[in-house]
Amino acid sequence: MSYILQTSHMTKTIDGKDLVKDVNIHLRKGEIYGFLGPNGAGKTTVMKMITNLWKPTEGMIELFGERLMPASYEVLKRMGSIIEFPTFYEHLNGKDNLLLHCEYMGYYHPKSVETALEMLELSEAADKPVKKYSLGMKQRLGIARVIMCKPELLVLDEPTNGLDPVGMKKLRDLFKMLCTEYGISIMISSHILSEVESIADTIGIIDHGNMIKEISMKEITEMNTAYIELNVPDTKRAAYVLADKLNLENFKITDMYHIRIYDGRITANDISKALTENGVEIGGIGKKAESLEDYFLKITRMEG
Ligand SMILES: Nc1ncnc2c1ncn2[C@@H]1O[C@H](COP(=O)(O)OP(=O)(O)OP(=O)(O)O)[C@@H](O)[C@H]1O
Repeated sequence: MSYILQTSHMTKTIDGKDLVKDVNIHLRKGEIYGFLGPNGAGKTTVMKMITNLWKPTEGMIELFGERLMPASYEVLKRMGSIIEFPTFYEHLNGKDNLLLHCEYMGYYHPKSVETALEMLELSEAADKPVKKYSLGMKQRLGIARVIMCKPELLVLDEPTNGLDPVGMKKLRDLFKMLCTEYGISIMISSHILSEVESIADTIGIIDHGNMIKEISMKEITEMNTAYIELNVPDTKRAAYVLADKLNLENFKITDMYHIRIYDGRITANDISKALTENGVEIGGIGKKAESLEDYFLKITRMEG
């Protein structure tokens, strides 16, 4: 299997605390990898190590088939990244910021700056100083800057931060286009599943510094886990019946009135019978299919 980015047991420890531990990532050439996790899960930490900003305490990173070392300049040149917020020379205009970056990277391609500005809808603002840009415009300028030099791999830490839903959608379309038309592989982190589910080929899920799952979107769609949803006025009492009378373990109270039961062996009928026999009122019961977001929430919160 050809992976252009692969990490093995990547760990970062600061002051005796593991920020992330044993992270194994496998990113194939030409794919979009959605790196998902709640706030504080360790996404930025992982991306800082992949982009050589931080050195792993333990483990290994392989980029384009080469082991990443502090002096791996040539391999790193093939990657573009935005970690946390992009920074600019605020007093210079957008266009000059991009020109400076081309110079710094030794990349001279006629029209690359104009094309990148056009792609990110910044042509009109090109001559304005960056300090006058909104947060979303700066985010877009950051993306223009990284795509300008046509990297083979893009590593983007929450790239849609600060954008409105329309802006987010436009970026998703742009990422998809960069991947399919230019063959650029992309790793995007997010804490919102819906932001990556429509474009990602593979999803890596991290929580509390641990990689919980790495799975293709195709597999998630095929799994489409079914569950029984129970609506009851007293979830505590109902949970007691499920655990003690029916010996069920795999269920979750999702809010004040709802419980989800993930156990294919029990029927809705058996559950309502047991609840009624034990004096638990039932507002409703039914079989449902799990959405991708439910799947994500289940594996990040349940195992926490
Ligand atoms: N320089 C640091 N020193 C010590 N702890 C840190 C440092 N940077 C981050 N952390 C801690 O490491 C953990 C992971 O943080 P990280 O920023 O990687 O998470 P994240 O998934 O990117 O979250 P967010 O989306 O909120 O940025 C957090 O508990 C954070 O407080």
